[in-house]
Formats: sequence, structure tokens, C-alpha cells
Amino acid sequence: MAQCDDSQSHCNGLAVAGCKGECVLPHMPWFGMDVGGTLAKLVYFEPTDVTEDEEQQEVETLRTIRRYLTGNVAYGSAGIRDVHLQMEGVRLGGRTGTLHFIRFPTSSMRAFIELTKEKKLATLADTICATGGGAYKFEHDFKTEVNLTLQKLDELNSLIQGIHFIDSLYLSECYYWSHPDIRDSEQCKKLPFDFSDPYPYLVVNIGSGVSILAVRSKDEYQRVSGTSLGGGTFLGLCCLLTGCQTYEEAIEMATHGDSTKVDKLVKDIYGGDYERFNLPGHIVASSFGHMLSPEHREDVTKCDLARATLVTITNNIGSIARMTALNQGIDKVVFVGNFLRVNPIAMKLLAYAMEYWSKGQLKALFLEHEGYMGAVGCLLELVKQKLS
Ligand SMILES: Nc1ncnc2c1ncn2[C@@H]1O[C@H](COP(=O)(O)OP(=O)(O)O)[C@@H](O)[C@H]1O
Ligand SMILES: CC(C)(COP(=O)(O)O)[C@@H](O)C(=O)NCCC(=O)O
Repeated sequence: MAQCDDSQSHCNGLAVAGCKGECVLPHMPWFGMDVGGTLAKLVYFEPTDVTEDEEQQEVETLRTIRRYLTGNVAYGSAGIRDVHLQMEGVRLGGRTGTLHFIRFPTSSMRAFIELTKEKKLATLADTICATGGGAYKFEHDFKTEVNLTLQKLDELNSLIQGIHFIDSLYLSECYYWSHPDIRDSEQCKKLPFDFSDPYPYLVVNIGSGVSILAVRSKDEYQRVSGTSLGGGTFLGLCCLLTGCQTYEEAIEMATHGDSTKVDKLVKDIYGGDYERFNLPGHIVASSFGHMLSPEHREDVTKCDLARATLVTITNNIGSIARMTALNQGIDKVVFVGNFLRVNPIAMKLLAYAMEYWSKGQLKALFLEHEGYMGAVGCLLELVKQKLS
């Protein structure tokens, strides 16, 4: 690969687009960052095709950052690298490398800014690409604290670009749940879905809140709906009702709970099915409907309340997604966002709701890298811009 000896270009000795030497590639390190309402997501591309010459010329700061990110699975008290999502042998901007997926709470953004200061990131780049609301909210802090300019990219555009890129890389990225009836877990299986002919499809991004997009081609999409009752609502209500402290704890409690002790079902009202309108007895007639009675309140556990909160929020999202799909004449619904992280209960509920209420017309689809699509889209844009 071409080497650059242009000392003014800050290209770290790697070939960099736009500098005066023979450069053809953008600055390292390559990051995409999505700073959401709850979690900040960072996707880092580690080149693995580094030649000996390059390695020798790699500046100390870049080496330190690379080793720090790839040599740890936890950063500070709250940052986590999702090692199970790591993707090897990825071709990006003419290079081959590994994609690393890192997340930390947005509430720790100050600590992250401190870290970029400590690791001297600003000596390697003067701009980083960022998406999500935090790209706006923390723009000033990055500028004043570490003299880094955030190039703000639209989160929904990044999301769509990220979905298409990741799906094109990995054969089993997209999957669905077959026989998703939660009452019969034996039958329910996670199976790969061929998403190579995706259009049109609906994306339901379940983050802190929920955004719903209709995607009709690579560049043609609209935000068609949304709801403020999202992942943040689930976690917020769970903390209030159960005293849990973390998302993982909330999910663990929900796994062991029974929502039918909290929710009033059709059979609790009808004594069985409501046959005339085809409402089976087992479906929820009134979320939290049992909680108006003191006897029922005495009978419920915190786990039951966590489960009912999960079921309530999920079913509401499922219902809005279904109506939106119908409205838009779309039959594939892709659910993404970190609300689905370690959350098979919600995924199966969504799959069941889509299938059952549409009489098999709608298909609920999921992606392995569910919460990282925006950050991936952001990384792509960085590389695209630098190469153009
Ligand atoms: N470790 C975690 N901490 C907090 N929330 C989490 C965690 N893992 C999953 N979640 C869920 O994911 C949601 C945030 O999803 P995400 O797609 O990252 O949205 P945002 O971009 O708004 O931060 C939370 O509201 C919560 O329901
Ligand atoms: C404002 C948001 C796009 C922010 O994205 P998030 O951080 O929740 O992923 C999203 O929370 C949202 O679309 N909320 C729902 C607003 C509504 O349609 O009622």
C-alpha cells in the first residue's frame, strides 16, 4: 500500500485521502458513534491487514488506542465490548479488518470525553462522526473539552445504511422466530431469514423511544410513526415498580414472573373466549387490570410486575407496528434497538403478535447486531466521506 511522508497531513503514516503524499485512505482510527437517549454505541474498525512497514510507522497514540480497545472487554466502570458480536474479515474503505462493538450508558458521556482526552484522540483526528441525539447534546462539550468537532449525521439515515451494510456482510444477520407462541417454547425456534430482497420493509427501532420507518429502496424511506412508550419506559417503570437497578436485572425478573397475575385476560372477563369477535381467552384484555383489586395486589411478586411491564410495552409496540405496516401496505417488519438485547421474551411476543393478528400476513424479523445499526451507518459515512 502507498505510504505517505507528508508530515503536515496528520495521516499517521498510513495512506490518507486528501493529503499531499501518495495517500488513498482516511485517517485512523475509524469510529462510528451513536449517542442515544440511554446508551452510547461505538463501532471501531481495527485494520488487520497492517503491513510491517505500516506497523513501524504507526504513531504511538494510534497504537495505544488500538491496543486499549481491542485488549479489553470492559472500559472504566460502565463500558462493555460485545465480543460475541465482533465481525472479522470485514472489507471497508479498501482495508480488511475487524469490527468491534462497544456500548456504555449515555450518562457516562463525560467519562468518555475524559478518556478521549487521556488517550489523546484529538491528536489523531480533529473531527469524529456521530449520530443520535447526543451528537447534538454533547457537541459543545467535545469542542471545549477535547477540541474535537462532532460531525453530526442523521440517526435514522445512519440506521438504514447500517442495516444494509451489516446484512450484506453476514449471512445469518437476519432471523425470525418460528412458532413464536410463548406458551409453547419447545416449538419456538430462531431461524435465519434471507433478507437479500428486502424492499419494502418497515423498521421499528426500539430504543429509549420508538421510531418507525417505511423503507422502499436503498435511499427512499420515511419516518411514518413512533411512540414514546419504548425501551426507556419499560426500564423506567420496572425500576419504579420493582426497585431493580439495571436492565439486566429487569429482564431477569421478567423471565421469572407471571404477567397473568397482573394483567386481566379476556377469560377473566368472559370466563373463556370472546367468540363473536375471535378474541381468545388467553390474550390480555386489560394490561395491569388486576391491580385495582387489593387481593390481586397482595398476590403479585416483583417478578410478576416486571413481566407485566415487559408484556405491556412490547404488545403496545407490536400493535402500533402492525397497524403501521397495514397502513403502508408492507409485510416485513424489522425490529431493532437495544430493547431487544438479551430479550427473547419481547422478540417472541412481537413475532407472535405480528403473525397472529395479521393471520400470517406479517413477518417479524430481527437482526443480530440489533442496537448497533446507527453506529455502523455512521462509520460507513466517515469512510465514504474521507474517500470521496
Ligand atoms: N445495559 C443497558 N442499560 C440500559 N438499557 C439497556 C441496556 N441494554 C438494553 N437496554 C434497553 O435498551 C434501551 C435503549 O436502546 P438503544 O437502542 O440503545 O436506544 P437509545 O439510542 O435511545 O439509547 C433501553 O431503554 C433499555 O430498554
Ligand atoms: C426522539 C427519538 C428519535 C430518539 O431516539 P432514541 O434515542 O430513543 O433511539 C425517539 O425516542 C422517538 O422517536 N420517540 C418517539 C416520539 C414519538 O413519535 O412519539
